[in-house]
Amino acid sequence: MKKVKLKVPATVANLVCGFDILGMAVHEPYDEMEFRLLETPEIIIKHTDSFGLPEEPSRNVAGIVLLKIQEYFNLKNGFEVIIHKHIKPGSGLGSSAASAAGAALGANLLLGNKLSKDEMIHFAMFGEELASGVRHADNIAPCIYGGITLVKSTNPIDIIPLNSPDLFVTAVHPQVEVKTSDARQILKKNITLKSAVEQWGNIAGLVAGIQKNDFPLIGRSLHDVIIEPIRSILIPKFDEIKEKSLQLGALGGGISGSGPSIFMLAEKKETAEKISQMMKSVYDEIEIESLVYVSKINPAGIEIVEEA
Ligand SMILES: Nc1ncnc2c1ncn2[C@@H]1O[C@H](COP(=O)(O)OP(=O)(O)O)[C@@H](O)[C@H]1O
Ligand SMILES: N[C@@H](CCOP(=O)(O)O)C(=O)O
Repeated sequence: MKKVKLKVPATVANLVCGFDILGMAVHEPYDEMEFRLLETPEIIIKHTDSFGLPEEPSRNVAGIVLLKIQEYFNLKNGFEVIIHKHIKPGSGLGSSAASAAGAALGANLLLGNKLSKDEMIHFAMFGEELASGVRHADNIAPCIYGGITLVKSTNPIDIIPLNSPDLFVTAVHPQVEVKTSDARQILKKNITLKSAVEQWGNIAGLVAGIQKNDFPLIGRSLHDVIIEPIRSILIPKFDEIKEKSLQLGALGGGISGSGPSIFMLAEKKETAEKISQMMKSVYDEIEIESLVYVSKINPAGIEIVEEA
């Protein structure tokens, strides 16, 4: 194979209470990535979007992953990647993870499937390290595995793919940028035993709810007493959007990844659409532009669109 085109989905990391360990792939938005195996050892990154991301391989999330794979296999070949990015960087919708996971899968396909899923995650984490300073896998794992994943450990890599409940996901991205690296620096380094116990209960309840398709249990477990109280301060109208979404029938939700996007889960499309209208009008009222997505949990993760 010489060429491959991928559709790489956005991801919602943390799922409210599972900081750095839970994440899910959604259908919208997504990036497109086109890969070509080169006879020469260069890594060429081209962006067709207007986000102004660096194209120098060592400064681009996709580029660093390809450099690490090239080094590991001692390759004489290089790669050309054309990235059509639709997931805005700094959105909290896994923009950096999409490029990192897409690069790992694209290279693996061109090299004849030499890497396992967990090895791809290992390489993709170099991309997350470049973007946020930390090798977290909660966005990458659902891209590679699809659906909802639990990162039991990153060293050694131990990923547990979970069930994909048939739920709608509404996400709003207010146009204020929150870099993951900044949103991590404001977090407290220590937590009390009381809040840890509360959080463990929520995480365990959420995983049980996901596995049993128990939607009320999912709703009761979508609470975060550790991260949300700190990060939500950076997100305009966070409390209002959460409260109004619950009134409209959302099961629950919260900050998507490190923010500023907010996501909500709902059983019915009608509810998800009402929530999306409400989210848009809350931001219109305060003259903050916003992008709203009504989507579903994506059980497949990255999709191969074309191979040649
Ligand atoms: N291919 C890429 N895609 C997205 N972000 C990239 C890419 N290459 C480098 N970056 C950098 O990564 C950071 C965005 O990552 P992050 O803050 O984690 O956003 P998100 O929450 O959307 O993933 C920005 O500083 C951006 O310049
Ligand atoms: N667990 C990470 C997830 C970051 O997700 P992103 O979509 O904002 O990159 C964190 O919460 O910092």
